[in-house]
Amino acid sequence: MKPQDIIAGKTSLWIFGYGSLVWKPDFKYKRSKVGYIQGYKRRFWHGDNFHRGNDELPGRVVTLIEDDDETTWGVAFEVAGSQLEESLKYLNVRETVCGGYMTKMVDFFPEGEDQPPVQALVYIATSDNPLYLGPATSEEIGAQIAMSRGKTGHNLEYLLRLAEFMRRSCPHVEDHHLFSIEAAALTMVSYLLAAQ
Ligand SMILES: N[C@@H](CCC(=O)N[C@@H](CS)C(=O)NCC(=O)O)C(=O)O
Repeated sequence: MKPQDIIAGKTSLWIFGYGSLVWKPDFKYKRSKVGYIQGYKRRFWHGDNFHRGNDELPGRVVTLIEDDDETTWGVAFEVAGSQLEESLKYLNVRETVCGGYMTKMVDFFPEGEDQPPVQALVYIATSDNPLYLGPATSEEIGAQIAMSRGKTGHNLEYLLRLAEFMRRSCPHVEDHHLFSIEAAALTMVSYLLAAQ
């Protein structure tokens, strides 16, 4: 969906972030809420040859994989009025043009609110995306992240800031995939430092 199609007739829109958006939205928004979406799991299975990697050594960033038994926690940002067009144009470049993500509408459940879910826009990279890398062991993913860097920064920062967000804002969530990759990446960093 093009940005103009997404905002057609809307005066406000919720945008759900589950990767770098949770700690670096970098767009204007009215308010944000921690919460979750159902039917998806977050996996470091998407490649990144721009922000956190390059063509020779792509970084690993997160995407969402459909799984009816899973939920993914993150942050939803409400953009309204004049923020709408500007935010979506920015995200279209950052997420779709540079990152290969496509857009989808999902139900977002704000934490602690016994309210019906709200519709939210989410950026997902599917397996038919040329940058998609797919499953690997935590050790393989951790090692790749420990050695990748792109135009926006090191892939390790991307991983550690997401882990920090989950510990701080979603302490009740045990995200084994995320934390096992974090442990593997930090172990690899210690080996690389010891080898110097
Ligand atoms: N769509 C996910 C993932 C977003 C994401 O990590 N996108 C990458 C593009 S490959 C990005 O914005 N990277 C910026 C950065 O690494 O600082 C989210 O909602 O957070």
